[in-house]
Amino acid sequence: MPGTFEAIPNSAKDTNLTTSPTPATPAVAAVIPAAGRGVRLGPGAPKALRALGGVPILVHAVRALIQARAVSLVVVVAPADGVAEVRALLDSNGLPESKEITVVAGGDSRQESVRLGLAAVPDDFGVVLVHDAARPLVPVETVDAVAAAVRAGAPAVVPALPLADTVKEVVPGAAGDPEPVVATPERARLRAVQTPQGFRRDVLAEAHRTITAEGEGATDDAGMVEQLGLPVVVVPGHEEAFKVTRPLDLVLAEAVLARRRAADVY
Ligand SMILES: Nc1ccn([C@@H]2O[C@H](COP(=O)(O)OP(=O)(O)OP(=O)(O)O)[C@@H](O)[C@H]2O)c(=O)n1
Ligand SMILES: C[C@](O)(CO)[C@H](O)COP(=O)(O)O
Repeated sequence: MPGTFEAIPNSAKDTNLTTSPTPATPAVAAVIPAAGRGVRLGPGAPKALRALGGVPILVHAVRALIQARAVSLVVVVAPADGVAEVRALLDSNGLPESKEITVVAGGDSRQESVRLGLAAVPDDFGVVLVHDAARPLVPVETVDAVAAAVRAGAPAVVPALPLADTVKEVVPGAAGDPEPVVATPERARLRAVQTPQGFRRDVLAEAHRTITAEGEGATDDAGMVEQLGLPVVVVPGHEEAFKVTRPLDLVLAEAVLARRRAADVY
């Protein structure tokens, strides 16, 4: 893939970014935002700490990133009042000790949590992957593919899948009210975006330094890079990298995990 990515366009030249290519094999760190409450999953512990197959969702996500050969550091962003609890969970759940795991406190939005996690990545890491704790079953092949694409020269890489449903753009209304349809985007051009999203470290840092968002903040790091005017590319995602958001997602995750364990591939 080297050489297939566009150069950084003019609009990026007012930033702190360089246009030099990434070194041949820059070190890769993973930031795992895990500080959300999981409101859509329903009452209970913070989502990342809830059990999936008897193990906290977060532990599955950390394990998936640790298994990726390219990743040599994992930074977990814990709920601000849960750093010690998360540290203890990670230490007691049999994760391989071959790779360093740092735990830092998160913020009020996903965007803020990622920014705080990135701040804990030492300067000598040239590539950063950002992976939702809420995607515990991402296959290691997906992690490796994203890391490889960034190492090959892409400033920003997202795994994504084509959509199964047709999508309508609407004028949002109150819950339950009919909503007027504005447009039906051509489905073949749409992708549902997953994580880990991979970035040249300076690109992600610049995005988090300059892009501010109201309310819940940006829901997607790659979208912030797009706002900088930098190219973002999509690589194939994976059905099992789905996000545990609502109760039915947890049912599906339990089924996928049970199948993996029965096949002894976990
Ligand atoms: N302040 C926040 C909010 C979210 N996240 C993390 O961002 C990821 C994706 O967010 P989402 O699935 O929306 O998780 P929650 O915010 O926990 O869910 P909800 O919106 O239902 O409360 C999750 O791993 C979550 O822990 C975070 O680190 N800090
Ligand atoms: C980053 C993400 O997982 C890509 O699909 C998603 O945007 C996170 O959104 P959420 O609202 O925080 O779940």
